[in-house]
Amino acid sequence: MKLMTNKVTLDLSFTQVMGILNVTNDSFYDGGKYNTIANAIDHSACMIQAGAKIIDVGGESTRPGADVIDDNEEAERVIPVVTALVQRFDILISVNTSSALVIRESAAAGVNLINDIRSLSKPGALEAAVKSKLPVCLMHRQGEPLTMQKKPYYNNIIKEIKEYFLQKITSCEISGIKKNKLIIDPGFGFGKNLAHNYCLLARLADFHCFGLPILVGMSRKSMIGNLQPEDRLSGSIACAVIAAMQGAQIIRVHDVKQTIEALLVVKNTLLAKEKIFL
Ligand SMILES: Cn1c(SCC(=O)Nc2ccccc2)nc2c(=O)[nH]c(N)nc21
Repeated sequence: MKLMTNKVTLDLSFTQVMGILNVTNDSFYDGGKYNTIANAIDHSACMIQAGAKIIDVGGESTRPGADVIDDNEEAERVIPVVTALVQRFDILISVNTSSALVIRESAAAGVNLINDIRSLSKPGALEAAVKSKLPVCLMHRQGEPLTMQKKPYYNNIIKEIKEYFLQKITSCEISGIKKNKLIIDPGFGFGKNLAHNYCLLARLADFHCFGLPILVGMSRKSMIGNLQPEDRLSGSIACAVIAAMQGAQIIRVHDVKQTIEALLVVKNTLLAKEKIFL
């Protein structure tokens, strides 16, 4: 499986790593470390050096209960970083945004992938994504970041998220986004309690039914344990391995070096599994 973008074609026959670059000043885990361009470039260079094939630039903190920033402020944070990264690195740059303005300006700046936790549901976002001709990650979320963790409820979580993807894929195709430009993501932690998150992880392979790349983001999230985020590295690696063993094509992480090292073991295991011992 390959992902065609405006820059390179990403080989998805093995799990690829998407490195997280938060340019917010209150991002949940690395709040405010990378809010200067030089720091953003240095951190991206480290993640690329460690093997990340995508850098995900985000200006809106999606912490449960985070306050909402306006489009212009988000664009002021994100566009200069996207511009600098696009010019400097030849790997893929994705923009983590729900804003039509930021989608438009990021596309003009040469971004390669739209990563929208609201799946293009904000006004003008779908049209902006269609016009950009960029690949889009559609992520499932129940409720809004402010309220989603109150009392998430599903009658049958796998079935309901599949229905969500079907509806989103159809509306994207009707609007002119070809299916081979779509990525799907179950949205760990977005309107899911602990049991929901682990059901999704245990059944992740079910989502291959769409024939689309699966992106997952569990890195340092609370599903790993009620420690502090900086104490969730081993658990994050375990989540990455369990997802990759089920064929997840892209994993969104903070700790690129450690994840890449663990995914090499997964790659060798899956290759060995394919070998037919006569
Ligand atoms: C932008 N974005 C986010 S931000 C939330 C986060 O990292 N929280 C968090 C981070 C560290 C510690 C605790 C919580 N999660 C996803 C995801 O799962 N999939 C896709 N596609 N994009 C995503």
